[in-house]
Amino acid sequence: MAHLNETHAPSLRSWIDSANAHDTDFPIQNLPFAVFRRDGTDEPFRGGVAIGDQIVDLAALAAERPFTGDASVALQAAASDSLNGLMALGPTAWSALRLALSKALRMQSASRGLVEACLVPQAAAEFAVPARIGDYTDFYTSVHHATNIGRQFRPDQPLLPNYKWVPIGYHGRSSSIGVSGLSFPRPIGQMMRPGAPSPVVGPCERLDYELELGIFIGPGNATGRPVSMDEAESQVFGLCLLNDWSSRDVQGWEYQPLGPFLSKNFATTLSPWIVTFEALAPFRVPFVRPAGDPDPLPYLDSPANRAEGALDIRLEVDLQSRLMRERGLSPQCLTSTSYRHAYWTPAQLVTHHTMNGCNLRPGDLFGSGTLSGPTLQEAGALIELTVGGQQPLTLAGGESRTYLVDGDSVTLRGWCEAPGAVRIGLGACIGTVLPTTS
Ligand SMILES: O=C(O)/C=C/C(=O)CC(=O)CC(=O)O
Ligand SMILES: [Ca+2]
Ligand SMILES: [Mg+2]
Repeated sequence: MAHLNETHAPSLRSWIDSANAHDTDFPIQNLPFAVFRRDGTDEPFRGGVAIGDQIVDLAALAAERPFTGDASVALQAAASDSLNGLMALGPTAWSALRLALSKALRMQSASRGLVEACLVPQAAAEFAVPARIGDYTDFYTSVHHATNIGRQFRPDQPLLPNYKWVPIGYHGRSSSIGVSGLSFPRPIGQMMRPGAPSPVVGPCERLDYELELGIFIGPGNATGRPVSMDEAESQVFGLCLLNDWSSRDVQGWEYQPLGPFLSKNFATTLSPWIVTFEALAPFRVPFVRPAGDPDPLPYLDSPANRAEGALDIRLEVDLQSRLMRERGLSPQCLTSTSYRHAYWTPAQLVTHHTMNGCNLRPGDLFGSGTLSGPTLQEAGALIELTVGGQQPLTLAGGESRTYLVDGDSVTLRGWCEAPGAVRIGLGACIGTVLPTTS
């Protein structure tokens, strides 16, 4: 595979023992970025890289000026309280920093002593949203999600005829994007109950999650300068987990004709770690469309995209209710799927978003859209799993669920495995629903 280099070598091991455990999300082949500080302090937030159960504090490391050239410039940028500066630098600088960190963290590294002084245990850290997100666009890249949810909202025509030709998205809101671990109150909204003569206002009754990936944009493009498929991946800094919490009752009433509005802008949760696109290279897979579906239009097509434009990122959703927590019951897995089923690749999303000259800026965020796989067990939202609330799920401990109940915690997880590669993970994205505040 063209994108593999020495930082992906399965034989690499770190002098940090926890990074060599077979089930760690953060082996030396991963090296994802976050913004963090020591929990409970008023230290400044700064960039960090995960290695095993530790964080390399990039501000502390940058103060030692251990690297030269592009790696040094990238390290100084990553020391800041947001990763926008690092994202702006582009793939050559990202790769140089990754290689320098990989060398510093390997067995027999000459800089072990220096890096050891910059470690903070992950268990002692709190995280921030890793970039100042100027604009957030949520896509709709799972044809299975589009079909399943379409059945609820538009039984006559679940999959609209544009779906297979144009990547559909809506402009989301960045102000309410938070980082894993946050709780949020059940939103209030305006809803039209079935058969009612007029809408009601009150706490949302059909609160849902959406299993998504977040895609952070790198250098961006000038207004009026579309990004071609050949250039598109150099715009992708990395991926994280994203939960697009959704009020289905508000959505069903408000979404026509301009799309979701208040049903989706009250909370969006990200996992703290951004796994770089470079780290994901061993997990690329061919982009394939079901037989009989149209090929993408030429501006959304390229040989490289066909060969390896998709990513096999395994994804899981766990739910734990308040009762389950109180009884010591573990979170229950509701869904397992993979990003490989997506109908559009990250490169196609970048190219489509910029085809009209729209400019992307460093730190902009795309949501992949809800990532449902082909079977119902792979559905990325409760509206699909419970068939619009008609078929409740039974939780461990006997509770039944159609939509989320106050006290429910939802955890998204992601990881990658492939023959001949070391497993890497995206960590977790956790959020908890609180009662409505009045
Ligand atoms: O089919 C619809 O009308 C809307 C679907 C969505 O929930 C929008 C959305 O957030 C896109 C997605 O997550 O795939
Ligand atoms: Ca969504
Ligand atoms: Mg949202």
